[in-house]
Amino acid sequence: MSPMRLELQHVSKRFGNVAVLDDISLDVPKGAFVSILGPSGSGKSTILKLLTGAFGSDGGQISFDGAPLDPSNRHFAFMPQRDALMPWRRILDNTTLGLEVAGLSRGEARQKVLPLFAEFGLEGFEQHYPAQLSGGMRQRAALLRTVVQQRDMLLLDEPFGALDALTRMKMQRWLAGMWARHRWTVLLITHDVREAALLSDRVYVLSSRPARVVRQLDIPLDHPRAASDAIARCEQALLETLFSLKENPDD
Ligand SMILES: Nc1ncnc2c1ncn2[C@@H]1O[C@H](COP(=O)(O)OP(=O)(O)OP(=O)(O)O)[C@@H](O)[C@H]1O
Repeated sequence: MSPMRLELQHVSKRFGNVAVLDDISLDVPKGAFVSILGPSGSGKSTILKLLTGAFGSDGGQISFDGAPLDPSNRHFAFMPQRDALMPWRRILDNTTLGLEVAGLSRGEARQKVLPLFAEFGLEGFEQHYPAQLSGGMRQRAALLRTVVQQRDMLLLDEPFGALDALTRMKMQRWLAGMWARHRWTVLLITHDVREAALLSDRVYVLSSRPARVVRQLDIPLDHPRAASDAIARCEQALLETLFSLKENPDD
């Protein structure tokens, strides 16, 4: 069993009168791909924001490599829902941004990112602006910017949510291949049961607000995965769990 990287134990969070997270316990072993699936507005992004120190929890413990998580920690590289590329910067200069913020010169940062352009399907587009790329390419550029920071864990918040269905499926396959090669430790937020089943070693399903973990599904299949009966059974199990949830009263 791999050592535990991230552990949340009995974590709760409210915003004013609204209880968002209620007694959330989950863990992410080193080198694992773990997904969180749940209804819209259930609190999935709130979990990532607790990790990156945007705000604190109201109760429970969060630990990383066995030590309490410091709000100013630098364990995580975060990729937000939208690609968040800066339209006025060329793709090369967008991908170096995280490294430059971390203190590298632009030249040093370029030396680190340039060898990765081919693997991310971006070779030849270094000098293009984001608006000149397809949605899938922009997401790969955003992922490149995230990965190159070489943090302990990637936090991916619905990275393919804004893509059309075909591009999303291609990106899921591409990410499955990349992950099988690199074995980053990943925590992925998604609405997409297929994405969760194809990519994850473990899926946590959250209830509607206040979010609790209603199901943990471990998927001990080899990576990268293609569609199969076993994957279809996982998708079905996840869908049934989601369909059984009550809706948020204000949704
Ligand atoms: N800073 C904040 N102040 C007040 N309420 C907040 C804040 N951040 C989130 N919320 C509320 O917490 C709830 C959960 O939000 P969150 O973005 O975590 O959900 P989510 O599951 O990621 O949603 P989606 O799937 O639609 O992205 C929502 O009702 C949201 O309005």
